[in-house]
Amino acid sequence: MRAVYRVAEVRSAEERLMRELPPGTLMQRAAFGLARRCALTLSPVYGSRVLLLVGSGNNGGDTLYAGALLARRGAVVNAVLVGSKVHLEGLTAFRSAGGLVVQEVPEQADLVVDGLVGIGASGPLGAAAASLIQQLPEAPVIAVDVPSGVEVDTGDVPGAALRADVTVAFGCLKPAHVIGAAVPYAGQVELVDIGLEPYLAGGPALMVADAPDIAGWWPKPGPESDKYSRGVVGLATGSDAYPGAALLSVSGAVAGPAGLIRYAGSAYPLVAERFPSSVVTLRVADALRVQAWVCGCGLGTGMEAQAELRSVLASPVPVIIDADAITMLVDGTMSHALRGRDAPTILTPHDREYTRLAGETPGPDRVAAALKLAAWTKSVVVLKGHRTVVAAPNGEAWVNPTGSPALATGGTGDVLAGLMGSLLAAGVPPVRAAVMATYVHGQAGREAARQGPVTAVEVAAALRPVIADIQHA
Ligand SMILES: NC(=O)C1=CN([C@@H]2O[C@H](COP(=O)(O)OP(=O)(O)OC[C@H]3O[C@@H](n4cnc5c(N)ncnc54)[C@H](OP(=O)(O)O)[C@@H]3O)[C@@H](O)[C@H]2O)[C@@H](O)CC1
Ligand SMILES: Nc1ncnc2c1ncn2[C@@H]1O[C@H](COP(=O)(O)OP(=O)(O)O)[C@@H](O)[C@H]1O
Repeated sequence: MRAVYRVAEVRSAEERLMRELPPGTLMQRAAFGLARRCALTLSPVYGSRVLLLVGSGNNGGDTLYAGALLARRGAVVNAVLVGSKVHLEGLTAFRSAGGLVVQEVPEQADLVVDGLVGIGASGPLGAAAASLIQQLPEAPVIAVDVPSGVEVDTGDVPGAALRADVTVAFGCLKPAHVIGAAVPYAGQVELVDIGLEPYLAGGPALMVADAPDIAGWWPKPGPESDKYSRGVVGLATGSDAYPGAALLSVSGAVAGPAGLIRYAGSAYPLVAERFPSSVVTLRVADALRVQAWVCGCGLGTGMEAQAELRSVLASPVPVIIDADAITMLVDGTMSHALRGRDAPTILTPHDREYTRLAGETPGPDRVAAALKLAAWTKSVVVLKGHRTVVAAPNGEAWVNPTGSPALATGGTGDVLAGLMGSLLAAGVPPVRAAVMATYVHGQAGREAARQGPVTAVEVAAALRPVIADIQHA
C-alpha cells in the first residue's frame, strides 16, 4: 500500500530533512531523478531537443538543474522562463552546461518538461503560464513533482492545466496524483526517492491499496471451514420495477468469499432460478441469520421498501446501504435509526445520492466530503466515482486506484454492493471490505472493457477471474 501526503506535511518533512543535509542536496537529488527519467524517454539523450517550462519557484529550480544534466549529456535544451523571478543557482548551472533561455516557444521538441509550478502553487494557473501551455510543440510531457494547474491537496483542476504523460513525484505521493480531475493530468506517476519518507511523521491524508494488499487480505476457506463459518450475506435488493438490480447484486455477492447467500425480495423467483445456490425469501423478516446485509439496489422507496430498510437497520450485523436505501435515509426517522446503530454501516453514494443526503454536493475536495459524511452518519462512506473514496468516521481515508470509465454504466454499483457485502459477511472489517471490493470491481471494469462495450453483467462476470489473478500473481 502507498501513503499519500498533503503539502503541509510534505513541507514540514522537507524542513526537518533539510536541516540534516548540506544546502541544495534535496534539490540535487530531485533533479538527478528527474533527469534520469527524462533520459529514459529521450533515449538517446545526445542530439535530442528538450524544452523546459520554468516557473519562479523551486519546481523551476529542479527543472533547470535537470536541464543542465541533460545538456551535459548532449541534448539541446531550451528554457522558457515564466513568473516574477527564477531560481538563480539553477539558472547559472543551466547556462554553464550550455542550456539556452529562449523568448519564443520552439516549433519542435522531443520532450517538454513542466516545471511551471509544484507544491507551492496556489489557485488557477496564472495567465502567462496558461497561455504558454497552449503553444507547446507536439511532444511527450514530463511533469516535475505535480502537473501544473492542479490543486495539489484536493486533485481539483480549477482552470488551465498541462496534461503530462509522466509525473516524477519527489519523496511521496500527493493527493493530486491519485484523486480528482487531476489524475488524467498526472499520467503515469513515478516516485523518486529523495530520503523524505522517514521524516513524514504527521500521518498520511490518504492510503492507496495495491494488488498484494488485496491478495493478502482476501479470506480463504480452510479445512475447518463450513458454509456458515465462511459467513452468510443477506441481500434486500430489487423490486417488481427493478428485478435486474437483485440479479446484479447477487452476481457480485457470488464472486465474494461468503459461504452462503440469502436473498430477500420480490425478485426471489428470478434469483432462485439464476443462482440456485442462494436461499430466497420474500421479506427480510423471513430470512434466517446472516452476518451482513446489503440493502437498497433497485429496492424502490415505497412503503414496502421502507419496511425492509427498517428491518435491515434494526439488525445487529454490519450493513451496506446502497442506492434507494440511501435516498430513504433522508427521512429523519431513518437517519436516526442509522446513527443509533451499534454494528458497522457502509454507505455507498454516488454524487447525486451524496447531495441528497448531505444537502450539498461533494465539491472539489472529495476526500473531505466523504470524511464529513462519515463523521455525521457514523458510517464508512464509499463516495463512488472515477477514483472512489472510502472514508471512516475516525478520519481514515483511502482512494481506489483501479476505477475505469467503463464502469459508468447502469447496474455496476449493484455488483459492487453485492461483492462488498460478501466480504463484510466473511468477517472483513468495513473499511477494508470497501477498499477490497472497489479495487477488484475497478479491475473487473478494465478487464471487461478489453472485450468490447461493457454492461454490469460483464463486470460481474469479470470479478472471479480478476480475483483469481490477484491471488495467484
Ligand atoms: N522544499 C524542498 O525541500 C524541495 C522541493 N522541491 C521542489 O520544490 C517545489 C516547491 O517549490 P516552491 O515552494 O518554491 O513552489 P513552486 O511550486 O515551485 O512555485 C511557487 C511559485 O510559483 C508561483 N505561483 C504560485 N501559484 C501559481 C499559479 N497558480 N500560477 C502561476 N504561478 C504560480 C509563485 O511565484 P510568482 O511568480 O507568482 O511570484 C510562487 O512563488 C516542489 O514541488 C518540488 O518540485 C524539490 O527540489 C525537492 C526538495
Ligand atoms: N467515470 C467513471 N470512472 C470510473 N468509475 C466510474 C465512473 N463512473 C462511475 N463509475 C463507477 O461505476 C459504479 C456506478 O455505480 P452507481 O452510480 O451506483 O450505478 P448503478 O446505480 O447504476 O449501479 C461505481 O462503482 C462508480 O465508482
